[in-house]
Amino acid sequence: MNYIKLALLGSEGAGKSAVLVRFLTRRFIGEYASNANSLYHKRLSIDGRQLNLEVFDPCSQNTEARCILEEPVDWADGFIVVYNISDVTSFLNAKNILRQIKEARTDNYEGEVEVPIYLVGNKQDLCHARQVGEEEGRALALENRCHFKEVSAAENYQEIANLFTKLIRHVMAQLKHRADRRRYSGSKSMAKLINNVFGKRRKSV
Ligand SMILES: Nc1nc2c(ncn2[C@@H]2O[C@H](COP(=O)(O)OP(=O)(O)OP(=O)(O)O)[C@@H](O)[C@H]2O)c(=O)[nH]1
Repeated sequence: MNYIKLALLGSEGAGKSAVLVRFLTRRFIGEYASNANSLYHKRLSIDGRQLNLEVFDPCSQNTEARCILEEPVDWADGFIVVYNISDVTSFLNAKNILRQIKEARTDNYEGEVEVPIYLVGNKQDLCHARQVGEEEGRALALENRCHFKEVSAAENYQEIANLFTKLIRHVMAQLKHRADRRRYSGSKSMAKLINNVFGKRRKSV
């Protein structure tokens, strides 16, 4: 069984819970309790593999909002950063969140650690009140090497399901890559050890 942990981040009211609830239940509920952090669990199957998905939806209305990134940024295997296309402040905040994720996930010794991220411009149904162009969203995603999609949690299930699936696939590939690297460096150091011990002996025979 694969365990995948995702975190949704974004400004208050950007629609994080709406996006997540759409994915989990296929429904748009409209109003969501938003005074507590929530951790959702879902079992699903992708490409024939059973997955245990955990999604962290932090509350951004209390004081914890200020340290919103501290916990999920280390905990999560992948991120969905949500902004509201009719609210430019939420877009600037998303930009800030992407920068913070990068800073937190950069290993000082080994360089940047690639972490799968989806930048999501929500409330596409409010395009008459649009304050952020689709191209601006795409450019920000490109700059930060993440996926990008504009969606409407209010109107569309399929696009949201697709983006979760794509992100989960990317996370699975990333986790496998990291495990392979660990295994490879483990076997390399074992080979070195064997060589150190037996290599020297062989010389003296
Ligand atoms: N028109 C429209 N409204 C939406 C959409 N998604 C969410 N909303 C509305 O936006 C408001 C905020 O949505 P939430 O999902 O609670 O936003 P959030 O980011 O989880 O907010 P916090 O929990 O306060 O951080 C609610 O009134 C939703 O009904 C959308 O796609 N279109």
